[in-house]
Amino acid sequence: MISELWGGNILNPKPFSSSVDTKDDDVKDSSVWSPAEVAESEFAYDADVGKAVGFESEDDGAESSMCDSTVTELEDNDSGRDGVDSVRYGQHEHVASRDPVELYRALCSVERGAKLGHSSSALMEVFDYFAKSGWASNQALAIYIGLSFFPTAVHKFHKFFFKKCSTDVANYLISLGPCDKAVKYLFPVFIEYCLKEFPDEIKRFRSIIESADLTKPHTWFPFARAMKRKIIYHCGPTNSGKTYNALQRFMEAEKGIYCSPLRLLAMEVFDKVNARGVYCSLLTGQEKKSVPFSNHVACTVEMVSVDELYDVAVIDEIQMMADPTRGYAWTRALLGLKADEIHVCGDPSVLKMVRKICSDTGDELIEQHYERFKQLVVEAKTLLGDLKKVRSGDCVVAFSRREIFEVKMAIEKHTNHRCCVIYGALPPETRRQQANLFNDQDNEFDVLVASDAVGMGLNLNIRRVVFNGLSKYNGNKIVPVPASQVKQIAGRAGRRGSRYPEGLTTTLHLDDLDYLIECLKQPFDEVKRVGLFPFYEQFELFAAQLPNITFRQLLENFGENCRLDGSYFLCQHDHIKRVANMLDKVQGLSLEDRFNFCFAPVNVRDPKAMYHLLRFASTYGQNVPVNIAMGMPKGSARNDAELLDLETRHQVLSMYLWLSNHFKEDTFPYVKKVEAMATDIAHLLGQSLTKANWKPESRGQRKPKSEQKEDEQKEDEKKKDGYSRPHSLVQSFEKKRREKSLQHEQAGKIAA
Ligand SMILES: Nc1ncnc2c1ncn2[C@@H]1O[C@H](COP(=O)(O)OP(=O)(O)OP(=O)(O)O)[C@@H](O)[C@H]1O
Ligand SMILES: [Mg+2]
Repeated sequence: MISELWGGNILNPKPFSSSVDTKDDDVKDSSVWSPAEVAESEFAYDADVGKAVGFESEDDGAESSMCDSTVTELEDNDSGRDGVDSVRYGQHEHVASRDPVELYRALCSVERGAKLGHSSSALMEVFDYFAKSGWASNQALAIYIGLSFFPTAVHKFHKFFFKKCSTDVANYLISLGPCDKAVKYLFPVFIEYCLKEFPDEIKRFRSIIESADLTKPHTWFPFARAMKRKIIYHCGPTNSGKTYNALQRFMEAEKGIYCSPLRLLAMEVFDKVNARGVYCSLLTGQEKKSVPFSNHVACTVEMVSVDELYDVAVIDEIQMMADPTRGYAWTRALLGLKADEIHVCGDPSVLKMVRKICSDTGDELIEQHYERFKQLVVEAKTLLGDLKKVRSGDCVVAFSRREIFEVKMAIEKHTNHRCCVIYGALPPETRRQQANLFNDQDNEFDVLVASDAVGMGLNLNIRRVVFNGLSKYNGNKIVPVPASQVKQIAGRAGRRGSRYPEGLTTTLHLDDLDYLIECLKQPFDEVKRVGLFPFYEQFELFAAQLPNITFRQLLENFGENCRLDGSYFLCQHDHIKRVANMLDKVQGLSLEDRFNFCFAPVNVRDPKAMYHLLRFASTYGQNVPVNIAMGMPKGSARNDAELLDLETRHQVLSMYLWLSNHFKEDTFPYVKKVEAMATDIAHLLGQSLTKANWKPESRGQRKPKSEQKEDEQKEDEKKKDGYSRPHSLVQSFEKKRREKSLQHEQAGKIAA
């Protein structure tokens, strides 16, 4: 990232102009040639062929230069090759030690430099190397030569240099060849050249940079800075009472706000707090439930107001500050909340960062450390690959929708257990319905199959967490699940106050057990940087510097040019760029409209959802009330395609509700209707899941019916012998096992 490379240099570009450390005395030294002398010299030392070669001089060598005479003198002394070498050495030493400012001035004052003849190609290589130098392009940022302008600047510098350069300087560079030393020699001269030749470009780029300045984020919230805030860090592992204790203070306060990482958790707190008689409203991107007379609000962290004053604020799962995509929302809440007392709850990974932020903001920090109520116990025997060993109260964790359904099907087919499911694409209402179904003892649904969506803060009646696997697709490739996440998920087992206060965890397969134990033993990684993203106002300022480019290009430019302190990173925004790209051609949207549309919750990999977002934006752009234009399905899903369809429909409705909360009310007027549809679909999804016993499909990758049939036949063949492992895992585990047995075989052979 640019910020890292820049360090503090941008504020102090001076070192570059003096990077060749030359004393004043040296400049006055008579052995250093004057610009005129440099210009007039005709001889060069060809490093490649090891002899002095003559450059073609315009003046035909009529005026003897100091260089000439030096060479002549040495040659006259009959010093032979040694003499030539020492001349070269002497010349190079002089050239190498020249002050770059003085050298630049010398180049400028020359009418016409030496003709380079065939040496120009060697010099050209040096300049090519310079143009490609990442070091040079990054250091040039310090004087506001942007990365995109750098090649042009080098090209012009190269032309200037070739026109003006003297033989000795050319020789010196050629003797160095295309290398870092040559780059470092040229760089300060290049800087002098840029400062003189490109003042407008530098000014322009400087304005861009300054408007993309995300350094010192603690200064962005002057009101919060004017307050004497007390930050209480509830620091500890899962199930240690962090949120519970923070919520006690929240409920006691006159006015309080609870910031949740998930809609579902915000709803849980909303319910809990109201049930205790403390009036509390709910605010998420999609829903606003205003409870009359309430002074408390449970919200999702993205929705937190940094304008309102509160007595007590709670920021739950504070370690999410380091989340690559959403981290900025936690950082903003911590820096900007106007609350006398802020309770942050989380694991110890961001403790040092919070300490640093508090020292920057001047807030008082109180640390409260917690231990887990009951230690989590690892069951070493595992399920030995057999899902028939699943027991009541188990939560089997799988990391893809496909695996979740495969596991559910396998359990329901081979045991008497019934499974509830929780995964990210389900609406919070459905997740809650499934969680309640699982928590409730008076039904047959006693096993939960869930994705990592179950991992944060939720209180479920889980006896044992069984990891179906410990690797997942990260959007690019299959990677091991990070230890911190494994801990979070395993920590769902055995919650205080639940039916199973003593938690167990294990893996489906023996091969995964070591990794599980390793993850649980590992101390929390210390986070070095937390996320930031510009507010609309910051982005608007930046956009004003680049008036003629599209919104997506603006986002890209911002990413390239923004400056950050070493403790922060710019949150990933590829999904925002995808939406921006799609909306580029939509007419009638202001910059702010585009900014808001790009933050709408949409699965960018779902073409149907993207289509609806495009339609919403186009209608909005025409200044026409946006309708939902979507029918309701007749009943619950009968197969996975219908289930996927229900999921997408709910996401579209949810997106509409989100937009209605982020744009003027009259532009999205069908909120009531959409809310009712969303409730119905969440209900249908719940119904569908309880009876789901079909094979899962990938979104948008439905195979033709003939292929599906073939696959089904193959599966049936495999299953004739009884239980078969979930399809998506078979290959990887079989491969691992084969490798292991091969190793054993080889070891056996060697021993024999
Ligand atoms: N002092 C207490 N008295 C009664 N119940 C408590 C107490 N402290 C915590 N609990 C209960 O223990 C369970 C776990 O507590 P809590 O949710 O605060 O844990 P946590 O440390 O925030 O865990 P996580 O990191 O998973 O969010 C909750 O059901 C909570 O209500
Ligand atoms: Mg908690």
